[in-house]
Amino acid sequence: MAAQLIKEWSAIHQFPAATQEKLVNLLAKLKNQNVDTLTILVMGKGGVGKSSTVNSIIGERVVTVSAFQSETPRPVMVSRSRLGFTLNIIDTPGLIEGGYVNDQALDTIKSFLGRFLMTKTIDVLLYVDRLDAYRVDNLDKQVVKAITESFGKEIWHKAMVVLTHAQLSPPDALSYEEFFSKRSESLLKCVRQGARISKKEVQNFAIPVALVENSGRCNKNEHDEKVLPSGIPWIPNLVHTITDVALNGKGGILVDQKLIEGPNANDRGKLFIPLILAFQYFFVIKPIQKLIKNDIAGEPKASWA
Ligand SMILES: Nc1nc2c(ncn2[C@@H]2O[C@H](COP(=O)(O)OP(=O)(O)OP(=O)(O)O)[C@@H](O)[C@H]2O)c(=O)[nH]1
Repeated sequence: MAAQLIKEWSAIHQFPAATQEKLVNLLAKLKNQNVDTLTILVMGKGGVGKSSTVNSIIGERVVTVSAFQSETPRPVMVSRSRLGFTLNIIDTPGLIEGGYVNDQALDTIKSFLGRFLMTKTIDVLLYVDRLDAYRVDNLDKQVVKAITESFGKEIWHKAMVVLTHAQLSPPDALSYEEFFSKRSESLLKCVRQGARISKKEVQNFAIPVALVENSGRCNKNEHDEKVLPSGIPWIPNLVHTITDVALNGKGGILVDQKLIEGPNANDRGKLFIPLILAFQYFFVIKPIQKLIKNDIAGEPKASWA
């Protein structure tokens, strides 16, 4: 990274003036707290809007977006600098493939981090999913579990949930607020279960939720800012929440040898191998040996013996 020339974040000027002003204020807030680099890791299932969200934050099409499974090699890191501040966003491949958690994708993400961010920190995790989904299932829990096993439970101290497709009309006569609260609560519950965050720990793992509408058809306010159905301009709101997570007093996730080589999803269960072998020896092999011995001892000797 040190030798790499980081592009100026010129696309910030593409945002309406009101959004630009809020973003510049947020960067100033970070700099006031001596934070001059922010590294954001974006993860989630495939097709949920990870790449689109990266493009929306940067303000230009820096990563390819596809309605179908993306062919673009990822992870990819987009870095931009502005007024002495550096923003790094890492877009990653979808974590579900063929109905299973894509463990290989997690390994690829970790080795990518090892190559480009050694000794640096991940300051914020954007865990992306869609608002317009009506239930969470076991696969959602498995994804969270796999992230937790790969990066440690601490990653959820630096996490926020991002819900895309936020411009929707809720079904079943639910109000937008009711729908949002039901959807975010069920997803947060799933995150807590997958990450094994106990009831006692919930306060310590406050995971904020932000809404995103990446579509070009997103409604706008009188200042030309893209707004949520509530009227809130969502880009400054998202960056505001990112800033809150970055400054939440919990340390970032250090990218070091331990993280890169640490237990990963592929190694699940390997730790139990010695235990299983010991169990087999004492409770299967030994008793069989004893039975055979007893059997031999109890057998009447042949007259010729
Ligand atoms: N309406 C709407 N469409 C979205 C939104 N976010 C993404 N999309 C669309 O959803 C599709 C998938 O978006 P991507 O950004 O490629 O999703 P991804 O999570 O990066 O997908 P993978 O590459 O499969 O990992 C594209 O057709 C996007 O245009 C959103 O907020 N609203």
